[in-house]
Amino acid sequence: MSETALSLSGIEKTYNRGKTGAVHVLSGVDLTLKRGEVVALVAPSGAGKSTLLHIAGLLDTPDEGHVSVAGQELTGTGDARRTAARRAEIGFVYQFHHLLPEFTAAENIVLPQLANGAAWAEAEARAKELLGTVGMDHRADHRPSALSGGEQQRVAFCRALANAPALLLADEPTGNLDPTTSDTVFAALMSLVRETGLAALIATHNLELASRMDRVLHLDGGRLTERGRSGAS
Ligand SMILES: Nc1ncnc2c1ncn2[C@@H]1O[C@H](COP(=O)(O)OP(=O)(O)OP(=O)(O)O)[C@@H](O)[C@H]1O
Repeated sequence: MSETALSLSGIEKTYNRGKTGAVHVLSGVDLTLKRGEVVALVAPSGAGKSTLLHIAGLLDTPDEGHVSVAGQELTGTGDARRTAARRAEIGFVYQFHHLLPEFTAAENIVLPQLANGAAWAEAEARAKELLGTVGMDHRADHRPSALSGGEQQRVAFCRALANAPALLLADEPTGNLDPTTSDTVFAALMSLVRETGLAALIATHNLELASRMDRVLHLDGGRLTERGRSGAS
């Protein structure tokens, strides 16, 4: 098992916006995330945070540079390999939970495992174990509409980790929650990360939350910097 969950090197990305010209969003971005690390990504609006998360998550491709996930070099590979790597090695969490409303909390965590080839009983046992880690075992049979915002988000974390990925990418995962709930949800996320040993890259505008992570990266002017360090790797 590779200790490096994500490696980005020399990433360049420019969008061509027709008459308004090109916008150079990422400029020579290097980033290495090791398993067990929780890293904050802080960026002003429009700085390219989503672009970076999409490239790291194999949803978009850079113009230049290399992307490797869990030790697999994925630069220039076809869609099938990228989709397989994404399904097995990457979990996503967004500001809104996007749980399927017609399924229970446990079923929402079972479904991605079935898509990845697991048997129902095995998938259900893992769903319950993950829910237990975030203090939600008593809510396993509730539908999302019967859960609070913080509870829904804790289920979304469990779903993202259902297939035991190497990497979790989160975009403002507590951005929609009040400060107390945000703290509970963040603590749950940290428990899951510590329990599973994955790497997490968490975009946030909350500087207090960022300061509690292992490292804080700033994205601005197309470049990634780490406070007190000259590069981001
Ligand atoms: N498909 C696209 N075509 C053209 N320009 C784009 C495209 N996607 C993003 N951009 C531009 O690239 C820049 C970075 O966008 P991105 O969505 O990555 O920013 P962001 O940091 O996630 O912003 P926010 O925090 O406001 O969501 C912005 O100027 C945006 O307008």
